[in-house]
Parts: sequence; C-alpha cells; structure tokens
Amino acid sequence: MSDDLHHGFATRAIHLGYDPLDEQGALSPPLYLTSTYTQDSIEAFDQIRLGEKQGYVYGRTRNPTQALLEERLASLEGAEAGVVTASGMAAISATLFSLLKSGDEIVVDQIVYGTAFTLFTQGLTRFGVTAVFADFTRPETVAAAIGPNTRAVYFETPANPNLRLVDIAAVSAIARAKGLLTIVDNTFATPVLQRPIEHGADIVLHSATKYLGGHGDLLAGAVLGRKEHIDAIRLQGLRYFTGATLSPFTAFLVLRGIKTLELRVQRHSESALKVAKLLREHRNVADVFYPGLAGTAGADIALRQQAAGGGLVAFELKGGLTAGRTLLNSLKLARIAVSLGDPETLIQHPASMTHASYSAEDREKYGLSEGLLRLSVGLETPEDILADLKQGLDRV
Ligand SMILES: C/C=C(/N=C/c1c(COP(=O)(O)O)cnc(C)c1O)C(=O)O
Repeated sequence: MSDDLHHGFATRAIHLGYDPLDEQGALSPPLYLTSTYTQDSIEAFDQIRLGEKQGYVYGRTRNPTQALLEERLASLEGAEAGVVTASGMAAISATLFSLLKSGDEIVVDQIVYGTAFTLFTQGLTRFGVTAVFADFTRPETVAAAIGPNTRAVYFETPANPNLRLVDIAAVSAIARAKGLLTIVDNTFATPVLQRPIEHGADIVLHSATKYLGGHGDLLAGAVLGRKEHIDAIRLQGLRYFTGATLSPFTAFLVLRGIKTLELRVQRHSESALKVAKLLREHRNVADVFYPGLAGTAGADIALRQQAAGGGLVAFELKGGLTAGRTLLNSLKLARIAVSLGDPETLIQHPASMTHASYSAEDREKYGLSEGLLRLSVGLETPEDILADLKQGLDRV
C-alpha cells in the first residue's frame, strides 16, 4: 500500500509505513529484538553519525519496530515526526530536559496528572527550571504568567482528573505571539478525538500506557511534533538525560493496540456518555464533569476541538468523600485502580491516589475537590457498566 497520507485514520493506523512484501509477506511487522547493529564498513558508521545516511547504531535511541510505531503515531497526530519512550513520564521528562535549561520558566496549567505536577514542583526545580502555574481555562491568566524567561506553555486537555477543557487555539496563539512552544498532553482525548497540532500546538505528548496500548498490559510514552524537536528529544532527552527507551516488544504491542484505537475510543466514548447521563440524573450525585455534556463548563470548547467526549467521567457525590468511599467499595464490575483507557472499567479517588502529590493546600488552591471520583469507562457491555454503577449509587 502506498503510504498515502490521504487514507483515513484507521487505515493509516493499520497499514502506514509497512509493506508485508518487503518482509516475506509477513502481515504483522517483524519485532527487532536487538540492542546493537552492524554495518559493512567503518565508513558506513561515519555516514550515519554525520547524518549522511539513515541507519541504526544502538538500541537506546533507535529500533525499526519503534520507528514504525513513531511513524504511525506521528501520522495519526498530524505531526512531522515522533519518538516513543518507556512511559508517559519518560515522554514528559525527556521533552522538558531537552527543551529547557537552568534559568528557564515554563507556564503550566494548574490541573495536570499528579506525577507530572511533582516533576514541575520538585524535579525540574533542582535543575533551576521554574514552573509558573496558571488557570488555562482563562487564557488571559496564561498571558499574565509569561515572563522574559518563559520558554513554553504546558497543559492537558481534557485535564487529569477533572476533565476540564483548555482552548488549544487560544492558548497556543498567546504562546506563539511570544515565541514560546505549546506542549499539549493528549492522553485523555487521543488523536481519534482531537489533534492538538491542528489547533496550533507544537508538541504532543502521550502516556501510551493508556488508550494507545489500550489493554492495560504495558507502559509506554510518545512525543510527536516537528523533526527539529523530536531529534533533540531523541538525541538528548532519550540518549543521555533519561535513557528511558521503549522496549521493542512493547513497541510491537502498542503497534497492535493502535490498530483498534479508533474502534475502542468510539466505544469508550459512547459508554462514557451514557454513564455521564446516568450520573447527572441520579439523586445522590452532586456534579458530573464530562466533555461536551450539555450545560457543563467548556462544552463549547469540546464541540470545537473534540469529536466526542472520550472515555473518562469525573463526578462528585452529595455525600462527599464518605459517600465516595462507600461507592468505591460497593462496585462489583468496576475495579478500584489508577490508570485508564483499559478494556476494564476503573474507578479511583484522585485526592488520595493519582493526585496525592498535590498538597491539601494546592488541591484547595487549584480546585481539586477532595470528594472527586474519576471513572475510566471500559469496553464491557454498557448495560452492565450502568447497572453496576446504579446499584452502587443507590447505596451511598
Ligand atoms: C497511574 C497513571 C495515570 N496517569 C498517567 C499519565 C501520564 C504518565 O504516564 P505513565 O504512567 O508514566 O505511562 C502522563 N500524562 C497523563 C495525562 C497521565 O494521566 C493516571 O492518571 O491514572
């Protein structure tokens, strides 16, 4: 098949960049389990080192199985290039270590994944990089937070864990006007629903652990963007800052995962919308957060930049955390666990689990409610998911 970029999303996710006839007709791409590569002469190594010819030297920075995944993910996100990493946090840290230096500042949305928050508040600070937090749902506060040493802006949309939405076009326009990079973590929406580069972002990050792998059986990350940035992240962030290389076998599993990404995200979204509507109608539910749900904050942004709401739903009960703990312990199908994007429905309490690294003061300051619950709606029969949730809600 010609690598025709005009093919649809699913066709590119399944076929792009690989012709079975180049590999004895093997329909599934080969898995290159090798740590090093040889060439037929020392001059060939010189040519690779000098960039005069493409080639492989050592597995920490490049591998053919990873390369196919990088090409496909770049295409799905509409990016020029990509690099895969051992985890989502590896993608984030390799990116930030490659693009920032001591004395730089980065403006960060106040609601991000808890461990990313820790990297900004406790990790990068050791190396002289300062994170300035702002409320990205109000782009004017982003502009106000930008100073002479700011190099980039960073956010997730929908954000982990309360699914608040950021207007990518508005924020990236502010950043671009000041010569700054816009870095967007697209883990929750996936490129099926939203491609941040189309709205002005420069760099897109993923925890491929989640929807891209899609089966709760691996850890992986990815960075997509312009070749100049991806090369820097590969040859600095991966090669000597973190060494956080994705195993070829895991790259093979993510290649398999993305073949059904479009189908899975559509089903996750359909079921999550049904869950959001059930929650909104239930007498014991105080608030529901779901991108695009009529009447919820940011619904206009969701309609502008997302094709559907995605598989995550966040909500609060009228009985607060006490009721939340009762609910968590009463569900029979949904499992209490961190992570998301699995076939299994997962539920968790951010304040004591994924966002425990936010202090109580920070949670208060940044609007992360103590009673918030986050549900990753799985691929089970929707009626079973709804029945399980209802029996639990009726008890709280
Ligand atoms: C337990 C993990 C959760 N999240 C992770 C995560 C990462 C980090 O991704 P690795 O876990 O390093 O692959 C990056 N970016 C986003 C928006 C994330 O949600 C969780 O929330 O449940």
